[in-house]
Amino acid sequence: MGHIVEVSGLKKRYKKFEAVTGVDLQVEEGEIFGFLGPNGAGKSTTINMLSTIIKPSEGKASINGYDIVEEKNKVRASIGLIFQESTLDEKLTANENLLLHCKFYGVAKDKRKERIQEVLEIVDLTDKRANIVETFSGGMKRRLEIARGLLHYPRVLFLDEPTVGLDPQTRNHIWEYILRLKKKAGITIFLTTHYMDEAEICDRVAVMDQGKLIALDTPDQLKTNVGGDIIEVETENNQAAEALLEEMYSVEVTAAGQALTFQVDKGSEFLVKFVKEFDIPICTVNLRRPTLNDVFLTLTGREIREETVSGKDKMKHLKRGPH
Ligand SMILES: Nc1ncnc2c1ncn2[C@@H]1O[C@H](COP(=O)(O)OP(=O)(O)OP(=O)(O)O)[C@@H](O)[C@H]1O
Repeated sequence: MGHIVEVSGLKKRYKKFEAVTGVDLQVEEGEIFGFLGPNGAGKSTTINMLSTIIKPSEGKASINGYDIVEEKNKVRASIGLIFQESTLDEKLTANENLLLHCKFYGVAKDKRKERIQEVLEIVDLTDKRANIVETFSGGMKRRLEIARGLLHYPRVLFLDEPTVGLDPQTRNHIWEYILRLKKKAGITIFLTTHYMDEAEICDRVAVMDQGKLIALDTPDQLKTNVGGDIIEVETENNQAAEALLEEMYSVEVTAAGQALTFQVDKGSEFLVKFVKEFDIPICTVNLRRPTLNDVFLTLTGREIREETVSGKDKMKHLKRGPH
């Protein structure tokens, strides 16, 4: 038996522009697999190819053993999709939305009531089943979308930026539901995000930039690969300090905002020595373990920051409302 998701040499071209430039990966059954990257990295394009929404220009991929080009219908029956944009019918009740989906996906008539009950329980919306979706908060709509994506018992659930435009508390709740699904036997979760804290929760993370995968591992291993501890320092003269740091300690210094950032092996020992002997006056200094942002920084020389949230996302936020 192969992997639940197998991807090899997958590419997507739009005219001369290559949005995805050759992706290879495998996902194990039951994993939470995350695609981390800034806006425009090619995450949605890859998910759209895997879920048969758009056709690859080159390469192969299979989901649940079915080819994404040759066996589209079998792939569609094997997956649940939760898009960045809501596709719920706002004028219908939660129950009616779910019923419609059961009909589309051919869930047997005598099973529908039981399935709807089951998925509403997973996302804690049982008591809201008869309410019109228009009256739901942004978080409730997302939960209902997750419930809907589960109705036909998919083997793989694709979530494209599942929490974009939601406030931190609602994001935490959505994550509780996603983790609950992981415990449900057999469901594999494949998601895209540009939030570091979300990528941390994944079993494995593929870091994507400019159409290609630049790293793929567990969050811990990705951070270990960065090595050492991170020192962030602000001085009275950062320009001179950068040169002096490189000269004294042979470190590679990155200027990020007001701070200079570099890696050292034994952070606390280094810090004592550094503060004593460094000639340029230090304003602040901070020692920390590497984050996934450092992983991205090390790999690309740039940061994925929450500011990369595009105008498109802000529009989504406005549309969904603050909750
Ligand atoms: N239909 C299209 N025609 C031309 N270019 C496209 C099309 N769809 C996407 N692109 C381009 O492909 C690149 C990857 O886009 P994609 O939406 O996959 O990125 P992403 O990593 O999912 O980012 P986001 O979080 O903003 O959705 C971008 O440069 C985008 O402008």
